[in-house]
Amino acid sequence: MDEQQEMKVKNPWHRPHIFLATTGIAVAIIIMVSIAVVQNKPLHQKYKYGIVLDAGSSHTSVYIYEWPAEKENNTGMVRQKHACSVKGKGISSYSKTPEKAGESLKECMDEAKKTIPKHRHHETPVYLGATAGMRLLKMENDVDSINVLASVEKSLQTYPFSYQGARIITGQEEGAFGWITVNYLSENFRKATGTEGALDLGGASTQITFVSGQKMESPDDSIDFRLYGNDYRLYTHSFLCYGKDQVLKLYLEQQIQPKPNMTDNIILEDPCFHPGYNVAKNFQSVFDSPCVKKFTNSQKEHNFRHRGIGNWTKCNEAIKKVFNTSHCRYSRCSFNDVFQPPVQGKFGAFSAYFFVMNFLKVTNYHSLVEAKKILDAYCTTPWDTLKQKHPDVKEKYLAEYCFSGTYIISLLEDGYKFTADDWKNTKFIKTIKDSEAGWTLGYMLNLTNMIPAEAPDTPLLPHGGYVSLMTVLSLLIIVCIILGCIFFRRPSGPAHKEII
Ligand SMILES: O=c1[nH]cnc2c1ncn2[C@@H]1O[C@H](COP(=O)(O)OP(=O)(O)O)[C@@H](O)[C@H]1O
Ligand SMILES: [Ca+2]
Repeated sequence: MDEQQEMKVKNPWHRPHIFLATTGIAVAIIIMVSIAVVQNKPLHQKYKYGIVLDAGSSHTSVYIYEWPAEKENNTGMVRQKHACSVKGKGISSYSKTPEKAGESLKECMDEAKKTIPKHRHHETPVYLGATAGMRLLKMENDVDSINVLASVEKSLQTYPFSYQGARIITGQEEGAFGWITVNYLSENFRKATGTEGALDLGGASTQITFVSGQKMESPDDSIDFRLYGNDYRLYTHSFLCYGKDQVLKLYLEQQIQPKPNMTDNIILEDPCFHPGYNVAKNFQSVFDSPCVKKFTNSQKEHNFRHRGIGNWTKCNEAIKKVFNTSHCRYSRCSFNDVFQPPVQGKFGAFSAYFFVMNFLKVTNYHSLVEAKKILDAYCTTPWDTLKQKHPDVKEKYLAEYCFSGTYIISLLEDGYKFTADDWKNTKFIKTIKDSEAGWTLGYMLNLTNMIPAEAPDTPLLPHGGYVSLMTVLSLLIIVCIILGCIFFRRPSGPAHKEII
């Protein structure tokens, strides 16, 4: 064998199959590395979690959110994994027994511990936001509200999560974060169709929030956001005492004229309650709220008889009186001297808007006139008939749907000046893609910086495509290696023979 021939034999690159296999492996590795760098993510999706407690005036809910760890800045990626309803009333009801406020959260927080994988506990943020019930308690008794917050804080700190604070959120935050939630879940931030307004009705306060191109005449009602590369100027206002439970107190207060020497013989004939409804109530329990100031303590010692007469027209007229429209210091007002630009666009109405309208089977497919007819019929239905028809519905809710439904229509029409067309553009919603509409998701997205001001770069491939391509290329490498081994070991051609 001459020298030239020996070199040819020893140099495996001169064999076409080895050359092909090696080139295949090299090309696959280069493509894999390049895509991995551009895509900038590992092959396996990992989930992260966040917990937000909505400490409302009537009750507390614990929401657990989850999102793919590598996609936290994309719109619509965070979703509700679990919700737990805390037993009992809202945390403000524990003003005289604050330690019970913290204890009340135990069951739902234990559930959160089970729901979230253990290795994620320490990095899972927990936020508690209290709304109008605590705003009212703070107005009434600052120390009581501090004690209740300290109690829930102490309880939340006993869990292995990353505790981020418990506070009373402002009405503007409640409105703005509700708007963010609705538009984030509907993926409106990146759509050309624009955003939709948010209407939240609670027990103690209510919020209206929408994008407005009009001049904002009161700075307190305006918030600017830059989200995913777009600028939004929001109008938002929260009306304390205009949630459906507190406004009922305002309404009842207007129906009863206080007398210097009140007795227990007062009978309230109420058009917003059903014929046959006849319940003895205590002034103290009905009017114990900073929203109601008419009665003195001695007057509150008495009882009164609450008797329904079921007359929707009169009910509607009486409810209108809770909105003071006699004075407006701006060019336009909703009510109570509050600035509001004309409403525009679509609206999503959630929380008690949904509970009430869903029960009454009023949707935006009904015109405003039809909605009023449905309510008229409901309000005139005798109390006994209703109780028989809905044995499973809480009596307090059942008795108040006539009032609440009429209030909702009046709030929209007389309060916010909704036209029949605006009504058609309003949807009553509970969830969007299985996540509940409310302020909690927007609150967490904001505090964890999960909504960027600028639109993030879109990855080269969708996740599915990325995983498939990586799998195919990995298989290709394996096949090339196997082929290479087979051919390298197999004796082939005269050159091989000569080596032996
Ligand atoms: O099934 C239901 N039917 C009618 N009303 C409901 C139902 N579930 C909750 N609600 C009401 O929704 C409202 C929720 O208010 P929340 O407790 O969030 O107060 P806040 O937002 O003013 O602090 C309360 O008035 C509560 O009674
Ligand atoms: Ca609420």
